[in-house]
Amino acid sequence: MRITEATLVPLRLTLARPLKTAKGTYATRDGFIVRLKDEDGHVGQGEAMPLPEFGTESLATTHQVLRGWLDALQGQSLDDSIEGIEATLVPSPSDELRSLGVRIRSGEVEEHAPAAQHGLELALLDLLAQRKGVPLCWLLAEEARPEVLVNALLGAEDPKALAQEAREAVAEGFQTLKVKVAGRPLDADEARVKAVREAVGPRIRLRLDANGGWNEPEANRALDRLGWYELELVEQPTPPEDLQALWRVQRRAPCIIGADETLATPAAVRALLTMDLGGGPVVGAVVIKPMVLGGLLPSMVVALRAARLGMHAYVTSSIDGVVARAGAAHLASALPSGELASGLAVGRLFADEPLDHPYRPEHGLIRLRDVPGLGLTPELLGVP
Ligand SMILES: O=C(O)CCC(=O)c1ccccc1C(=O)O
Ligand SMILES: [Mg+2]
Repeated sequence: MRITEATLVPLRLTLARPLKTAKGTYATRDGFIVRLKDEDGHVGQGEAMPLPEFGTESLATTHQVLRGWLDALQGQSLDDSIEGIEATLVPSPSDELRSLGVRIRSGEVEEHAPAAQHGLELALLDLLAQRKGVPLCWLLAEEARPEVLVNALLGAEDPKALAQEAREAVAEGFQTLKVKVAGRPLDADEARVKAVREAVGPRIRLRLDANGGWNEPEANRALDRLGWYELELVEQPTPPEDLQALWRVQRRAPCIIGADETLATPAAVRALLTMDLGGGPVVGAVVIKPMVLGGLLPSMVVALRAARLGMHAYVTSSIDGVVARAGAAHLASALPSGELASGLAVGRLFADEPLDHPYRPEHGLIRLRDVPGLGLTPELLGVP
């Protein structure tokens, strides 16, 4: 494929109401749409929506890095294959790969820029899938599933309001609910979790996310108390850096522990996937955030290694836009197991989400259509 036009369009997302996590509160999100045109007139789209608190580069770095890469790509040709995309994106490709890609790095010190990498990779994958006339997920796995289960993310603070939100989500068809915990007294969190469980009954899956907000004794106390309410899993109960604490918490926890913020750096991902503390993997699940891991292809590698070690893997967005969530949905459909719901139902948190787009969850799942690439047009997204 020859890239005849490579453009960067700023994208600002506004949350309908600020989203509170133990890490901080988000009111807006800023990033870019990467748009690549090929010689046949196909347009591939990607999204770079950095979240520095989770290990990505800053917005300024995303901009600077992508600007350089897109300038280098303009007018160049790469092989019509996953290898061509890898050869272009990987910092130092092997000799046999190198000839398939385009050199986009100037050779000076390489920035860690996973959001920029995600944006360019997704645009290239979208373009490649369109050229081959297949849905993007087909590039990732032959056995991709057409449907992706998703969880509702509940946002209310007050137990009564939270219970009402839970009932509404279940009425819409969600079978998995996620509640943010920590950063408040355990009594308050227990009242919230209890209210949700009582509102939806025993069969709905309930997952919690502490965003690293408890220390180890607090996490153990919290799991002792909250485990009573039949939890599917708890994301990142303890601070991200301490793998041994996560391992210990998992050993006595009444449910799966998911490592999320722990995957913020390549070194930590390696440690998580190689460390042998005895008695199986460090934790029961890894949370795959493509924006943090630098794209769908690196995400696939992490998920497959995790699966080989006996860990679950599920995909979540980083509160990003439709294009990134579309890519994440294709990734989720290509993972070895689709049992655990993906965190991709965040569109309703935004004030400016396009009203009708093909990645809106219905009845608790996203259905992937049999159309080439991501199947998203710029018009549909309302970007110039
Ligand atoms: O999982 C979901 O439903 C949404 C994703 C989510 O909660 C999230 C969004 C932005 C930053 C961090 C997280 C997180 O899972 O910790
Ligand atoms: Mg999380």
